Amino acid sequence: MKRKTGLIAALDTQNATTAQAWAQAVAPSAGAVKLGLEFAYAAGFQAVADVAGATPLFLDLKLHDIPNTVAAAIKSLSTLRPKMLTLHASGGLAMMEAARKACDEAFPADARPALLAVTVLTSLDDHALEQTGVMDGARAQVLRLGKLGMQAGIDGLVCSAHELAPLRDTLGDAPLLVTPGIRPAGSQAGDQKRIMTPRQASEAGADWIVVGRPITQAADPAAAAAAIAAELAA
Ligand SMILES: O=c1ccn([C@@H]2O[C@H](COP(=O)(O)O)[C@@H](O)[C@H]2O)c(=O)[nH]1
Repeated sequence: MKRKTGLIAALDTQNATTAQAWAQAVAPSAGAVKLGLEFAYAAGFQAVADVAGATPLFLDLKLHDIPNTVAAAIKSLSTLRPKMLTLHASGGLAMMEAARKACDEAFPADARPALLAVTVLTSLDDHALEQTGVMDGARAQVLRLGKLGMQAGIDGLVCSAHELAPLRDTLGDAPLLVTPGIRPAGSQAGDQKRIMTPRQASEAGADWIVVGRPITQAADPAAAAAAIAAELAA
């Protein structure tokens, strides 16, 4: 059965007015907005809360530090009430366990964000991974880190759409699988290496796709987001 896949719009900008305009443009089509390092560092966390407003917030801070620091950071940002929150799986089992515990302690049970572990960035191909010492390719590394995330009690994973099928085969239906590196047919890959179209990602088993520049750099961001949502619904 085809999985229902939602659209998360990545609002990558330093400007709060621009982010607000994009948030309004994508509102009819996107199930959540993603605000991350660029926006939070430039505009601050009050602006993150203001731009998200009532729209579910994917807070993509990709936490990666020692367990104590990551746990404390999660407690610090709990007032933002994100729907999803990211950390790097390569921070290790103890770090992910500490993050999970911090979420349980810092958020009310009915408002705990889904904790998502970033496995292998979608901008990395096998050659780039070899340069970091990972010699058996993105798929093997994603599976390895995905299993570690599940062991730590993480809710889901960020991966490319290329790893969705092996992850579903290995981990089943339960983990939330979120895929950036999405490019509608004919759009520029830019720095993304492991890419798929919205439809391909949905058919491969994504719960959510994350799309940034194909929407925000389009002449009409609202129309670009609507076209992607229509492709997912088809
Ligand atoms: O592996 C990852 C993890 C996160 N991202 C983020 O998703 C968006 C993608 O933006 P595009 O403009 O559609 O390329 C961006 O905010 C990244 O920080 C990712 O691309 N890959």
